[in-house]
Amino acid sequence: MEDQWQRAYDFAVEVARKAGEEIRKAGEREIRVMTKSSTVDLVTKTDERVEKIIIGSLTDEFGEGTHCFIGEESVAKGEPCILTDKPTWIIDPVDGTTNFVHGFPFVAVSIAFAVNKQLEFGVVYSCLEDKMYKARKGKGAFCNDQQIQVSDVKDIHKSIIISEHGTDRSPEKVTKTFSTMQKILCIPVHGLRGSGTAATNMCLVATGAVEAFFEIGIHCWDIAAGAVIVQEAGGILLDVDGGPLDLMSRRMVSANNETIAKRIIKEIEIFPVVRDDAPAEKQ
Ligand SMILES: O=P(O)(O)O[C@H]1[C@H](O)[C@@H](O)[C@H](O)[C@H](O)[C@@H]1O
Ligand SMILES: [Mg+2]
Repeated sequence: MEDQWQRAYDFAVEVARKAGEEIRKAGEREIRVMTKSSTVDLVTKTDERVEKIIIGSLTDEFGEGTHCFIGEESVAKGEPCILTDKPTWIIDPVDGTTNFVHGFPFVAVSIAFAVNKQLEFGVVYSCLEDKMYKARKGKGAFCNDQQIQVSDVKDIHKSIIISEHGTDRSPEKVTKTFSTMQKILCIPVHGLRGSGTAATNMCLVATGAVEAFFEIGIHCWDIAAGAVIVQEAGGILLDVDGGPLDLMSRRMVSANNETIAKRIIKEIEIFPVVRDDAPAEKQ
């Protein structure tokens, strides 16, 4: 029983690499852009194709009906986004679709695996940088097979913090997001950054390049794999109100330690978002 999910973990790394190769090749061709929830929520045929490749490969390997899937593009097409106790893959085929469309060089494949609603492992392949991040519960976090560790900075004044603007441009949300960023910048911190992909941002926390990444409006597929990687690199995950992280709540703070996380949380102006697992009529 001990290493029950090792084969799945190893296979997830293989699949993420294959998906990343597809994304790299697709980036060399003309990209046809479509939109989803808003005119700035972009999607491409590559997002859809790569998700099919990932789910197809996992189904071929583990058998039809044995595992469940929550994939960004399947959910966009009406599949449920409910985490049950069954073995479940949580997939973002192209995290950083806007970056992909514009040739901004941070695009990641994010694959996580949960059993009994607990994350067992996560794989994030930052495919344009060729960096394979992975972590399995209790076994440490790695980037290209080198173990990684969060930064030991406790003084917020010596930190770099990441946040993103997301794809919801409603005035309340934009005002609160910018107000939060202004307050954090003026603490002051060393800098504010953003790579355009939540999965990569979390890996930057895990490697110690930044102290924290927070966002309201992300989805479970953006953060599930990164959550294992941050935790296994010695970091911490919280809700933006300081409570425990709820994968479906669309709110998250990931940080190198509790001191930094709590200091950031003091400044976050929370705005409402619809949960990932809310019934369809509320979406
Ligand atoms: O939609 P994709 O998968 O590209 O991912 C999202 C990013 O991960 C967010 O951090 C970011 O803020 C955006 O919401 C972006 O859409
Ligand atoms: Mg994403």
